[in-house]
Amino acid sequence: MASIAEYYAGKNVLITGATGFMGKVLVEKLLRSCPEVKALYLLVRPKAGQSMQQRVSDMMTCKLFDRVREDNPDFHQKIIPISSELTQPGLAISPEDVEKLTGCIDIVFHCAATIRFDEPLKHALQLNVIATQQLLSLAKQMHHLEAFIHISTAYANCNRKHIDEVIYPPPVEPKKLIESLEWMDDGIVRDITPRLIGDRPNTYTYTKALAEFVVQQEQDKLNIAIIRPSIVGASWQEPFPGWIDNFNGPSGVFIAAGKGILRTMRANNDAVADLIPVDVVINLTLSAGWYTAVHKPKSALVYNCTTGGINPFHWGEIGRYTHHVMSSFKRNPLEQAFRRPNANITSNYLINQYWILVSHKFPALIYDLFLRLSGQKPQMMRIFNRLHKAISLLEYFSSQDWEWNSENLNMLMSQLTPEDRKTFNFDVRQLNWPEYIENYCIGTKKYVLNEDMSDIPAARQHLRKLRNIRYTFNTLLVVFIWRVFIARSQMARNIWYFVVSLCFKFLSYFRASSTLTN
Ligand SMILES: CCCCCCCCCCCCCCCCCCCC(=O)SCCNC(=O)CCNC(=O)[C@H](O)C(C)(C)COP(=O)(O)OP(=O)(O)OC[C@H]1O[C@@H](n2cnc3c(N)ncnc32)[C@H](O)[C@@H]1OP(=O)(O)O
Ligand SMILES: NC(=O)C1=CN([C@@H]2O[C@H](COP(=O)(O)OP(=O)(O)OC[C@H]3O[C@@H](n4cnc5c(N)ncnc54)[C@H](OP(=O)(O)O)[C@@H]3O)[C@@H](O)[C@H]2O)C=CC1
Repeated sequence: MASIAEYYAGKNVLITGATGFMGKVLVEKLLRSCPEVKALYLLVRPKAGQSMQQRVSDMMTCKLFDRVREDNPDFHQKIIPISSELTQPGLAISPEDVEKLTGCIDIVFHCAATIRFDEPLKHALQLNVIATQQLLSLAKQMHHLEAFIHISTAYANCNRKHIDEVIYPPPVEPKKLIESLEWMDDGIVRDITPRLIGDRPNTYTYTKALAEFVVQQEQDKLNIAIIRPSIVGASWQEPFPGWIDNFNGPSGVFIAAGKGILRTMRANNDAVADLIPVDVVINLTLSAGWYTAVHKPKSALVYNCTTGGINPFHWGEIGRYTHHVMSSFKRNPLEQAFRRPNANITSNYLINQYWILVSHKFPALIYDLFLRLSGQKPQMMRIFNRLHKAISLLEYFSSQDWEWNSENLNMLMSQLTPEDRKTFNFDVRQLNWPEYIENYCIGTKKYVLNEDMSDIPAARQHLRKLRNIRYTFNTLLVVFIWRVFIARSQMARNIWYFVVSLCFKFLSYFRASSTLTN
């Protein structure tokens, strides 16, 4: 049987979401580990004043592609951007491009989605469900299609505690929902959204569940696999450790903590923190593509791509690793930190609220006062309000526990040759969490914030300055409180005079004894 790289040799691959975090890693890995792949067709939209060609060219100059560039400087010739806006009818693909794609595509990877937790339902439905339906229609017209791989999320069914590798009945028939929302204005949809999403926390997980159902509907006509990653983090090994390019999920939390802004967060100590490195997800995705095309399973196979059941890491353990995160950021500080990094995780709501007041809101007020007095615009309170909004959306996932079955993932691993198991490694048993978290922190500094490692001495100097400011501030605070206190209480004054006179006595005693010995 063909190895994975042999299977992809000569194949035309269609990818949506290629400009996104996971899409980029998928493109890179395909080019690097399957060098004989014929062409990658990327559905891309113009954005922020940049044409789709410009966006794809920029993407290929990114550091992520360094290894591919070394192996094959002409790799860009294999990349064919296709203009597409997924929220438009027919995905806004020109008739010529439709003809080209239906004639040549062998395998589709559907990564595009809105992953925002606060996305209005109509837009989330449009992109995550309707666009998926339209892509499936296009896929059905493809003459040589061998596999359709859909990227979902392990949290699509987060209203359940135990999640098997099956597609659960959808919360509502997608067709009915689409028809009903069509005539409603945005205000009505906003009002009924909480009722519709029910026991799911946001429109993202809700629409991803609907999308799975929509994909399953086509399982008789297409060879389908669904990949369900949990919380996707920086790369573990490939193309180099710690690669990450966004603020989503843990990355934003690490950065906010490293900048000394985030000092407290709520998480359930006993719950699994189900992070999964992006390279693991992509290796599994490519392997599933190969398996689906070669073995053509009778129905859509779901692969839960998680770490909790295999190599668990708990939020409670983060106490240890928080030190790890913090010590990593003390060794390799982020530039222009607001305060020295020092963050705590607690499962207690009231304790968390207390620290929010003392460690977030109070320093923000003082800093904004300082900005106002020095004629600048206050900004810290605004930053904290946004941080609190983001954290409150994440806390649903850090405060609960889920259990995912991974039988299909294990079956797939057993189907791989020893060589493929190394090249497309998705075995997380070897993942060393402290080392991974350390590389993750460094990755956020280097690749998300684009900070230069050579500026670390200046960043350390800045942290020392912050420490001195803190010591001075604390000393002044103690003196101030004490002064207020002794001004009001006779007993405090008596204690104060007693302590001061004791100090003087000791001082004169030591002075006298040192004069005698001389
Ligand atoms: C205290 C202890 C420290 C120890 C570490 C402990 C780690 C705990 C980690 C806990 C994490 C739990 C994570 C659970 C995640 C569950 C994942 C479910 C899995 C999935 O299937 S999907 C993928 C996950 N999706 C997301 O993560 C998206 C979530 N984000 C959003 O929905 C929105 O971004 C959000 C939070 C609503 C905020 O929206 P908004 O205020 O409108 O801001 P923008 O996103 O538009 O960003 C504007 C602008 O700011 C930049 N940005 C964002 N975050 C930060 C940041 N932290 N610091 C600096 N800058 C930030 C962002 O890039 C934008 O910049 P532009 O230039 O692009 O405008
Ligand atoms: N990141 C995570 O933690 C997890 C992600 N997933 C799933 O993985 C997949 C990829 O996620 P990730 O890479 O993190 O997400 P990103 O937000 O980084 O990427 C989303 C991609 O979708 C594209 N896209 C969005 N809207 C449109 C549109 N209207 N037309 C064309 N393209 C569009 C984006 O293109 P553009 O650059 O033009 O905006 C981008 O390429 C998603 O399906 C997500 O649900 C699952 C579990 C966890």
